[in-house]
Amino acid sequence: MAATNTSLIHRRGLMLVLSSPSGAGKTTIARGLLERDPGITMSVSVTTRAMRPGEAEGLDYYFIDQQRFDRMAETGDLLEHARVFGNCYGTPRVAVEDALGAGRDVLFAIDWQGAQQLAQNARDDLVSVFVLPPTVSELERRLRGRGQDSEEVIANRMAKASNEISHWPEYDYVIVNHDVDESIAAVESILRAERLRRRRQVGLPEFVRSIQDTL
Ligand SMILES: Nc1nc2c(ncn2[C@@H]2O[C@H](COP(=O)(O)OP(=O)(O)O)[C@@H](O)[C@H]2O)c(=O)[nH]1
Ligand SMILES: Nc1ncnc2c1ncn2[C@@H]1O[C@H](COP(=O)(O)OP(=O)(O)O)[C@@H](O)[C@H]1O
Repeated sequence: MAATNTSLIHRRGLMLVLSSPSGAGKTTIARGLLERDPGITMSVSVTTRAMRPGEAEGLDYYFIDQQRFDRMAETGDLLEHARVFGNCYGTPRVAVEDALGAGRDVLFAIDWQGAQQLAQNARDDLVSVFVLPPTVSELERRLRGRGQDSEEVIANRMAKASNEISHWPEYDYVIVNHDVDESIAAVESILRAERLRRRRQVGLPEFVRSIQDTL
């Protein structure tokens, strides 16, 4: 008769993707989740776009030039990459693989193109959440309220919002971001439930067998 042992169970890290039209609040929700949950790590993307006031290198993005971006894309250093609003964005591969390998979950704030690429390569490890704004006027108010983009940039983002939103049916979960705290709590619940999925619990058959052996 074997003693039961919960240490037989290890969890496979998951990839939690947040996408939304620009300004709907995915970065704010991501920050809130990171503060509340020590088990999840943010994937910091590389981008060729200019740094906004208040952003920090290595925290919000790694700001790199086009030549370096192209080289990373060519050599396979990016897990996924896409052109968004005329700039290039990509997810550095090594940081994600290291975190997942260590059993940590990884959070991504990326667009639908990136979510599709992750789904193609690792559907079982992916949990995707689409964040909608409550109204179009509120979306515009939030973009403006951020106070970091020119009128031209804001107009461009509003013009592209419809296309981004059209991808909502490709996501596992959809939330309407009325209240930040409620939205963070909703994503926390999703994360908590997804961590318990049977396929993510490596060693579960051995654990169950050890219980059955002692019965
Ligand atoms: N595919 C992909 N999209 C990204 C990545 N990083 C950011 N994005 C997306 O690029 C778009 C523009 O991001 P950003 O310039 O920070 O503007 P914001 O969304 O208005 O804060 C957003 O839709 C992001 O989700 C990435 O690594 N890969
Ligand atoms: N639920 C909300 N209610 C009011 N303002 C919000 C809400 N969520 C986000 N914001 C604000 O809207 C602006 C855009 O949010 P942000 O997280 O940068 O969006 P995104 O990353 O999707 O572009 C920020 O100024 C943020 O503080």
